[in-house]
Amino acid sequence: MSAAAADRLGAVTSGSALELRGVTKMFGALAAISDVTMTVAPGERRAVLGSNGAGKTTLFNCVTGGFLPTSGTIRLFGEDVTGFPAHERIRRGLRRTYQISLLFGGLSVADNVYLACRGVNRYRFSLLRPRSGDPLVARAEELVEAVHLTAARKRLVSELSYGQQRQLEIALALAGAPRLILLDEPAAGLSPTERAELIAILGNLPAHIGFIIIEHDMDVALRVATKVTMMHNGRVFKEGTPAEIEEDPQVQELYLGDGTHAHG
Ligand SMILES: Nc1ncnc2c1ncn2[C@@H]1O[C@H](COP(=O)(O)OP(=O)(O)OP(=O)(O)O)[C@@H](O)[C@H]1O
Repeated sequence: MSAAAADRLGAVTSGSALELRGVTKMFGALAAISDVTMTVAPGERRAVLGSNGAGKTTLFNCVTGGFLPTSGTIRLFGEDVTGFPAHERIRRGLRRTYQISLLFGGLSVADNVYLACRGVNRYRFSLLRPRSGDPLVARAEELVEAVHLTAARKRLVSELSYGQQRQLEIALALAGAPRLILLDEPAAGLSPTERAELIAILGNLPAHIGFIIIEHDMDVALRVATKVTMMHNGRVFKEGTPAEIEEDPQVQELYLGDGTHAHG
């Protein structure tokens, strides 16, 4: 490729929030993900689906900096971050939620969110009380509202329902100035009512904040995503709109047709 062509390509791709090119991660002889290429636009809502062991979590870990890929490149908002540690990616607006809760059980909802706001504003998890007029208090209130927890704002995390705790985790991921959030199975273990709440919360996130959601619950994934990446055996198997993925005969055969594949 000529330098001019490479420049043009760079100009096109630098508009993406996330770009993976040929990303492979080996564990010994096992390729957990293999030659994964995908591009996520700013503000896009992408679902990554696939049966157990398809490579979804490994993909997340490569994007967040938990794992260094064996080969391939990862660009975040146009910048090559392949070798960057996790905190450098967080500085660039990347966040993630985990399947395991990282909340402070002995603190209130409001305090958890306030500390997350403080944490990304230099005082990492400082336990100082908020001062009056602190703008982060107002910001924390907004985030509590965005995840539908205003009525529970004074309650201790340990007193919240499981679904409320998951909602709070989304508020923590929204602290600071996120531009892309990786959501690791946020609907796992939720009741139907809590799932509906989650769908509403994700649907109402500010348009400039994109997310990638790993989800075993197809209903949630296909309702919140505008585009779907289907993985199989560590590779990208299919990409399309939720409707295209749902109607694809190969996807149906591989994944949707067999309910046992849809639950991890
Ligand atoms: N740290 C590791 N060491 C060795 N093998 C691993 C490691 N992490 C993942 N694997 C393997 O890589 C493959 C992909 O795993 P991964 O957890 O990424 O899949 P997944 O799609 O997230 O699955 P699930 O839906 O069950 O969470 C699996 O075969 C898994 O056993």
